[in-house]
Amino acid sequence: MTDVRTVTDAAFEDWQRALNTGFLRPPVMTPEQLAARRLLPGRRLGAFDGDRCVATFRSFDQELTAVGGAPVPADAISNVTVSPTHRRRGLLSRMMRADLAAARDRGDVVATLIAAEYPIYGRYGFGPATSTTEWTVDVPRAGLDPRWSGPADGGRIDLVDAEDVRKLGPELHERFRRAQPGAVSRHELWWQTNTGALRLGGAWTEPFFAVYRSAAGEVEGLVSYESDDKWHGKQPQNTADVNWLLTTTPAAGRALWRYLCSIDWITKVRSGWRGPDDLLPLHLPDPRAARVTEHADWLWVRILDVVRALEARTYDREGTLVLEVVDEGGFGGGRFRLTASPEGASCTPAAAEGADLTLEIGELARLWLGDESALRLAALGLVQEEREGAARKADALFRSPGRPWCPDLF
Ligand SMILES: CC(=O)SCCNC(=O)CCNC(=O)[C@H](O)C(C)(C)COP(=O)(O)OP(=O)(O)OC[C@H]1O[C@@H](n2cnc3c(N)ncnc32)[C@H](O)[C@@H]1OP(=O)(O)O
Repeated sequence: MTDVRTVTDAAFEDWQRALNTGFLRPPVMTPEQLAARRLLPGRRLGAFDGDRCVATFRSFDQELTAVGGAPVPADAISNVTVSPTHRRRGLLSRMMRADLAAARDRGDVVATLIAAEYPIYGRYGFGPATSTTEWTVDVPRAGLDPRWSGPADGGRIDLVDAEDVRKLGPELHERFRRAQPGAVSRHELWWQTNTGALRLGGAWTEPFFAVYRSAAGEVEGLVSYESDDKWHGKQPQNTADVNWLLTTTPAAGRALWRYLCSIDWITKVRSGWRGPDDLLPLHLPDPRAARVTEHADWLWVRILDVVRALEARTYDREGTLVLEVVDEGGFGGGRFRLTASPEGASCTPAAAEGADLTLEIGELARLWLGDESALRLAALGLVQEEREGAARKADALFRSPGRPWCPDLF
């Protein structure tokens, strides 16, 4: 019998070996890499067959920004693996059930994860609630004035070192994520591992870092990017690969994208994982120079507490909706009346009322973060209209003007 249990300190190295195996990475790590990995926060579950770890699961405390900016407590799930020798015997299901039940008992409103593959997590009540887009800009086609020499709005761009990023980044990110639905809180280790101060494994290449400051001297944007060294004969053909770019104002976005597209020798800019409504293409005189090179689901959300989730977000309009929420996992199902207005919302059990819409908990997560449309889900047969016009009414309440975005991979 394979035993699922909390991972002790003594079992950590074995657990890490199983994790690397599941992710098809070299199974053995150096003592330094192991020491760094031990620092990662959270609760580690493992499945053990005899004394060998054959499955891994880690979850940690996080905040997810709801529509309107409220942070909701989330159970972030990561490092999910089952060794190929033990696949399809229900080990993931056992670990997931244990973790979600504990999260619900702790009072987390949602669970979150970034899915390695689309078909895995819907069965546990998760829905794809944000998406991500990557563009590749063909710089010579973009029509930009080649004489550009920095922002003309009084702001400035400076190259900075990793140490500066560790000082400036956390506060900038806090401002960013509190204003961006779908964004998540970051542990301070994020800044260490993404600036080379803490090496979790693999090779580290020092990137370039640039900061945008407004005319008033406020830090409003930071970017990390790398470049290859590619020439075609005597023609430079370098690509700037954006690792991450964070901004808190439109001016910072304008300045930093323009900067990246104006670096001498750079003929391509790869944007990295952006929100699907990022303005990058529209910053270019010829937006067609920015080609979508990837578009996919990103953050998956599992609502654990329907009442608190629906009350945590804001609504731009007034309306009521009775939702029949189906939750086979047994955490968040039932019939609820949502009464919403720009002043606030209340959500109450409504077992005796007729439902407007019937939907599974995973589909509710997609609507909750404001991105998906109930009309589209109804057309797909994923939302059932119990009253005519209910899907349109739900869209008027739930959909938000800016799309949710989670820039983090965790
Ligand atoms: C948040 C993250 O960490 S994402 C990373 C996820 N990890 C990986 O992708 C690493 C490689 N894959 C694996 O380690 C494993 O295959 C896992 C973790 C995805 C699945 O583990 P398993 O123990 O095999 O899953 P388990 O046996 O509990 O399966 C439960 C159900 O999900 C289905 N399932 C599991 N994995 C997949 C998949 N990749 N695609 C489609 N269905 C899947 C099973 O068929 C089963 O279906 P059923 O309930 O209808 O019988």
